[in-house]
Amino acid sequence: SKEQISHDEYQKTADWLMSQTKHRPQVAIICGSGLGMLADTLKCQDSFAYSDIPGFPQSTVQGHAGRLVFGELKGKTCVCMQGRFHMYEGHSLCKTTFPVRVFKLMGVETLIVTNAAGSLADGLQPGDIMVIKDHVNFPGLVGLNPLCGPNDDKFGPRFPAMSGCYDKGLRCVAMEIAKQLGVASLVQEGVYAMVGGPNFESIAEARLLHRLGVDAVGMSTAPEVVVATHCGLRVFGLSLITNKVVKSYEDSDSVNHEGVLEIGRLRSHTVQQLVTELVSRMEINNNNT
Ligand SMILES: Nc1nc2ncn(CCNC(CO)CO)c2c(=O)[nH]1
Repeated sequence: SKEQISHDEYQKTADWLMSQTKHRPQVAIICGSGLGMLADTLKCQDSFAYSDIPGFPQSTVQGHAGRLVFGELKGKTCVCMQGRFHMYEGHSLCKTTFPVRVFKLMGVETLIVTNAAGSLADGLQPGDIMVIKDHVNFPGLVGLNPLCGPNDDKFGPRFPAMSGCYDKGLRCVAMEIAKQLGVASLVQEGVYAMVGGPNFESIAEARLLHRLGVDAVGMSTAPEVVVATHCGLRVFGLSLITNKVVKSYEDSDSVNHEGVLEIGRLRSHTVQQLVTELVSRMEINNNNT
């Protein structure tokens, strides 16, 4: 049976965090594999190990630190997840997306998700950055969905729409920033597909995804975006392309996590600049004054 998390449990964690920090974040940033150093740039930091936060699951993946960092980024109060939770770790989907609803209860209005992904599109090379235009949530399509079970009407509707869940305005600003940062050649929009993992895809699976028009593939992000959209958060997502997905039976090389982290280290500064600039240009409604 699907694990249920009560509204009170989300509220209890939000209340605990609000008792531990004076920061009231407007933007939440989920840092993907090897991209956690963005949190280190926050000013006036308050940070907590996931293990100290009531109700938080534990990160178990190399490249995912396991700390929640509050602070200021370009004048905006942010909360960063250094390390996210993946379905392949064995967490239930309501556990992997638990932080998103906690952020909502703390007053967050915008969620930025970053991840490492493999490229299926010919024009997307390792080291490129894909601004997520839309996603294909394979686990969700077969019922592995964090919204399954009784709907919590305090968060959102029973049947939430997902069309346009990656905010067009923020995507336009991100493309503008890429031009101004001089990295326009590295940045393009595309469709992200979530697969369950932890194994990387077979060649037949990679070819299927490519045929379906998917540009990049990963093992995260879609559940968080579904939950964020359900509770009315504005969402921006980007994938750091860490490798080409193997699509040919003649191709001998294969992907491994070390290679994923290596590109993360190489390009993380550019991802950091892009996200930082995006946050600085965000219109924030100060309705949580
Ligand atoms: N072919 C392929 N290449 C990839 N590079 C990064 N990821 C995202 C998954 N990242 C995992 C393993 O690195 C850690 O969360 C993938 C993927 O799912 N498939």
